[in-house]
Amino acid sequence: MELDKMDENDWKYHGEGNKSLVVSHVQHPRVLRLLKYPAEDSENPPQTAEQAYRQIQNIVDFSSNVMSSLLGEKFIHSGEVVKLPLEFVRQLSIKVQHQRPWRCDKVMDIYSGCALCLPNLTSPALHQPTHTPPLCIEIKPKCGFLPSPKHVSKDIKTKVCRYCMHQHYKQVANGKWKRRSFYCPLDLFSNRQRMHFAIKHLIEEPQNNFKVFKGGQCIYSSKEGSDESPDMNSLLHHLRPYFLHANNRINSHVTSKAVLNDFIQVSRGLPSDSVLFRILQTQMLDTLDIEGLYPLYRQVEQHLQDFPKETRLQIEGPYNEAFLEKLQKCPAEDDGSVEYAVAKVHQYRVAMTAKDCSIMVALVPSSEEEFSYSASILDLDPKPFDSIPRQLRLDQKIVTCYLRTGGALPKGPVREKEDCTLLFHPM
Ligand SMILES: O=P(O)(O)O[C@@H]1[C@@H](OP(=O)(O)O)[C@H](OP(=O)(O)O)[C@H](O)[C@H](OP(=O)(O)O)[C@H]1OP(=O)(O)O
Ligand SMILES: Nc1ncnc2c1ncn2[C@@H]1O[C@H](COP(=O)(O)OP(=O)(O)OP(=O)(O)O)[C@@H](O)[C@H]1O
Repeated sequence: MELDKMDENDWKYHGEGNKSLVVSHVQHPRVLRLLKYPAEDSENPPQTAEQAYRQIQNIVDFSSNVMSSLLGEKFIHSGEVVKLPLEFVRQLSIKVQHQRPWRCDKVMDIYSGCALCLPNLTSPALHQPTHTPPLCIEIKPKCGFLPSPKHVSKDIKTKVCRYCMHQHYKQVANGKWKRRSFYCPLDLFSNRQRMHFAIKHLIEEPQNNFKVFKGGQCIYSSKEGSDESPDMNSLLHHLRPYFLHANNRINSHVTSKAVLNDFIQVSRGLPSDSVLFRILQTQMLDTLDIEGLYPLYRQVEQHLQDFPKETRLQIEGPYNEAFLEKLQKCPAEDDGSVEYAVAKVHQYRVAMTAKDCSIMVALVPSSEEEFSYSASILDLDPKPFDSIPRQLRLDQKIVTCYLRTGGALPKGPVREKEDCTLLFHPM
């Protein structure tokens, strides 16, 4: 990429989350991920260009030195920080502003000129110039295990997973999504039958957990706050050419049900013993639950107040091998030392990242009924140390809301048995 010849017309809006906006190159398989700030800070950026550069470099270091070692190098693309011409960034921001479908309460950072340059995972390199472009499925799986009863104050946390309880809170308390998702992460991280069940539910109500891209374009996703369901017919229309050989035909026509079924079954190729397994293992570094971790967070916080110049503990980085070693060599028992507390906090933060990352599975048609696969993991940013108190408050709100409503929502269907430990589901 020639940084002195950047032209906003070569880039288009690709997507965004809570803290970054992504644009893709119209010809080359790469994206730029730019920081976002609350709109009220747009005139007055909350950090300097040097701090923004450091923040993005921290993301690269955390991904390449810490997460990559825990999740497996082959799934990770950490990218590199780039310093872009400010005029290009300003023009780009104007260009993409009217293409942004949602989340406009935040604006793109136009002051630092810093961005993260990454391969475009929705236009995989293994794409052969065939007639059928690659399909990419993005899944944000969230937390796939239940906490141990030893550390939690409410028994319900050992039966209903955080995602399923959070669904109630999102609808009852903040109306973020209009319909309930019946997806359960414990299904996805389970046997094949439950995995298919999970994907079926993700298709029915994707929220921010499921997207489908075709040839680099997003063809299926939810829109936050919208009353409308995503267009399943349009998805089927896009998928049909990939599943012409589906089993269930009526007068040689492949039924919609068969297309959808084959699409769900494609998940047999999700390398559950590798990418999902590695994510789950990393999530499980949260051994104490937020309730058990919080006193250790307070211990570290107190230590930092007593020794404000202390950098040895690497609370906000640098995210290097020494950081990784600290969390991997955590003593088995709490010996009361600040080293133990810090190691548990580091483990918890790494687990938080693994609970919030996404998987991109690229499916490239290779022959009539076969696909070749590649899986990548994205959004591996470090979670700030001071987000831990917010985690505790959110956990309490979610559990209280769930217990208050008795697991039932004011409207809409109720799952027969609200227990995430249920092992088999009727398809
Ligand atoms: O706390 P959670 O589980 O709601 O996760 C947040 C996500 O919400 P959701 O997946 O919709 O429930 C949230 O996603 P959305 O903004 O809801 O799409 C973010 O990923 C947030 O991370 P960050 O603050 O941007 O680093 C996430 O916050 P962290 O908890 O990872 O800090
Ligand atoms: N390397 C990539 N290739 C293709 N698409 C990408 C890439 N990185 C991000 N995206 C797309 O952009 C979207 C937003 O990116 P990302 O999840 O990193 O944002 P975020 O603000 O960190 O999200 P969150 O809300 O989880 O904090 C992703 O959901 C994905 O669809």
